[in-house]
Formats: sequence, structure tokens, C-alpha cells
Amino acid sequence: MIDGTAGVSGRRDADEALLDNPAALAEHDPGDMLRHTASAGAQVRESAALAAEANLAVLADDGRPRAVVIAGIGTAGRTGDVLATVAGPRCPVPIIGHRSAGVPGWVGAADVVIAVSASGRSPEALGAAEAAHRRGARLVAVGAPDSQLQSVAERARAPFIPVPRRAPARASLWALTVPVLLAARSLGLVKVNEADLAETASRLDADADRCRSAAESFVNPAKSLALGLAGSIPIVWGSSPLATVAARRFGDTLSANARYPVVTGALGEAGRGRVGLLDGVFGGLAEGERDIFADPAEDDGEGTRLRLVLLRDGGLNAEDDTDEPLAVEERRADAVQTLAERRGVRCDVVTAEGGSALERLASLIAVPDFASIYLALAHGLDPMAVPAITEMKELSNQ
Ligand SMILES: O=P(O)(O)OC[C@H]1O[C@](O)(CO)[C@@H](O)[C@@H]1O
Repeated sequence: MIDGTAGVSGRRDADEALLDNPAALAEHDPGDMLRHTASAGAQVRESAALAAEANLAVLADDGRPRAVVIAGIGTAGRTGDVLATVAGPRCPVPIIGHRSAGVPGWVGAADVVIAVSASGRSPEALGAAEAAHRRGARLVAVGAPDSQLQSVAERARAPFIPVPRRAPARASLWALTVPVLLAARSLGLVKVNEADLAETASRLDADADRCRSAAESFVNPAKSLALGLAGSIPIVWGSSPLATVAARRFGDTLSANARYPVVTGALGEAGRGRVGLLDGVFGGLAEGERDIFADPAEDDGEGTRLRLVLLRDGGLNAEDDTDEPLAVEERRADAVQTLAERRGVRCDVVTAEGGSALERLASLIAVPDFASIYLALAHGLDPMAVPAITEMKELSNQ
């Protein structure tokens, strides 16, 4: 059955003017996704305070674990990628993301499972928390207060860090991530100090200010990124493992908020494969045939083109924090920019700023997060509504 009216309503062509009309922005954003996204810095501070109240010190009692499993789906699962990249390649134990219910077969008493769920009721996180308890693994749970996840944690006498439920999971990345980092810190696996958290929160505040709805497109990096992406197929590549986490996060938000298909990944790997996209029908071929006098309003989709977003990791990493010398990453990032330029594929670059890994990651996530919302709004889409996800859950009985 085809129902052309299913899903959210919006328009195919982006309305540039709407982005500089605060009243129209507010009208199209009834769930306040812009405000929730602007709370990222506050989320870091609040979650750090809530984690300090949980008894995370008990985690250290049994010493260093054999492995840490981060269990959760969607944004909750992304927190495991953040932990792995902030811990870096010298982390003494494996950090493994697990995105389906339960835990990997090898998990046992020597391991730690961190179950994460914004709602506190995803089958993936609940299944993992229960399985961890059954197998005698150390458990930490992060999620909504008074949720099923909290009950499982209480039954297991495991630390539970409450994350107040004010926004959808994807607008709660920082609230979910900080407790995961602090649990790993208690285990001696990651170096995140109070100054890193404070500087990350300040960075997120400053970026939220630059990206505020009252700041017009020509001074607002998120609005200009969104307008550049409008009508294109975004390709988001990260120059380093840390930047790749931010690239995948941009893929999540572009898909969920703006409903854009997107290719994301690590530039190192893309350079041996997907970089070929730049030569394809949506890349160099489309650019070569572009009629620069054509009316964009008459674009029937045949003119769909790639837009490359390169997230560059600034080069501030200490030598022993990287897998590859920084110079290699930098040369690769320069190379892909040259390739794009030679083919006429437009490219936006976001460069990391800040001292700690966490702050640099935040600096690569903040502007793209806002851009995904502005892109939704430019298309008249409510960035909060997720009818396809709801329908999917109903149809698959989940
Ligand atoms: O964090 P939760 O509540 O477990 O949800 C997991 C994922 O499921 C969704 O809510 C979709 O159902 C995503 O937005 C979210 O990231």
C-alpha cells in the first residue's frame, strides 16, 4: 500500500530565507530541538555532578577489568565510540560497543558492562544489563531515573547514573556520554579531568552561541553548513579516529533530524575505496555537466550532487595518543580537499579546536549538530518528529 501522506510533512526544496526568520524557525521547531541542542554544555556539567553522586568508586574495587562493553542502541551506543576514542589507542583494555540485546558470549566476571539508554527501556540496554548481572560481570547503568534500567541496576546492586529525560536521546549525547567517561575513569581507563570537562562545556556553550537562531546565516556556521548541504548527498569523512566519531555522529543527526541520506566514515579507509565516489554520477560527472545558468527551482533531482564535509582533527594530539603520525592524517586531509577541488565537488571543512580529546571532539560535533536541525527546518520538517521510527516499532512489534 502506498500512502503518499505518511511521515512528516515538509518541502523538497530548502527555504533559505526561513533560516533567518526566528519566528518561522520557532514555528517549525515545536519540540524545541534547537534549545535542547544548545543545552550541550549544561548537559556536561549536570551529568558530571550526577555521576559524582553515584558510587562509581566501587568499580575500582575489583581492579582493572579484562574488557569494557558499552551496551545500547542509537545515541546511547555512540557513547561507546566516544569513550573508545577519548581513551585512545593506548587504552590497556578493549572497549567494545554492543548494539543488540544481551552481551557478547565471552563476557563474564572479569568484565565491565556499561548499559546506556536515555529512556531507560531499550531492549538492547536492558538485555545487556540483565545478562551482565546473570554472568557476574560488573555493571554500571546510565539512563532515565525511575526507569526499568534503574530497577535492573538496583537489583544487581550496581551504580546507576540518572540522566534526566528532557529531550530525545539524540539531543542528549553529552548527558549520556559524561557518565560513561567517568565510569571508565574510575576504572583507570581514561584520563578526563575536571578541567577537561569544564573546558568542553564552555566550548559547547560558545558554539551554541555562534549557532543560535538569532545569528544570521552569514555569521552562523551551522546555518551556512546546512544551506551548503541542502539538496546534496553529504559525504562526511573524519581525518582521524576522533574526527571519525564526529563524522558518524553527523551521519546520525543528518539522517534522524533532516532525513538526509549520508555517507560517513574514516578518511583513511575512504582513501582506499569510497573516495571513488568523487568520480561518480553524483560527484565529478554531475559537476562536469552542471548548467550554471539552470534555475535551481526547476531541478528535478537529476542535478543531485555530492557535498563533502571534512572533519579535521586540528593536529593537537600528543604523539602517543595516535595510531598514525599526525603528518600522515594531515596530508590525507589536504589530498582529499585537492581531489574534491579538481572535480568541482564542493567541500566544507570543520577543524577541531581545544586541548583535550574531549574538547576537540565537542568542537567537531557542536556545529554539525545544529546544522542537521537547521537543514530540517529549511525543508519545513519538524526535527523532533520521528514517524518512520515509530511506525517501524509498531510494524515490527518492538
Ligand atoms: O537511548 P534509548 O532510549 O535506549 O533509545 C535508543 C535509540 O532509540 C531511539 O529512541 C529510537 O527509538 C533513538 O532515538 C535512540 O538513540
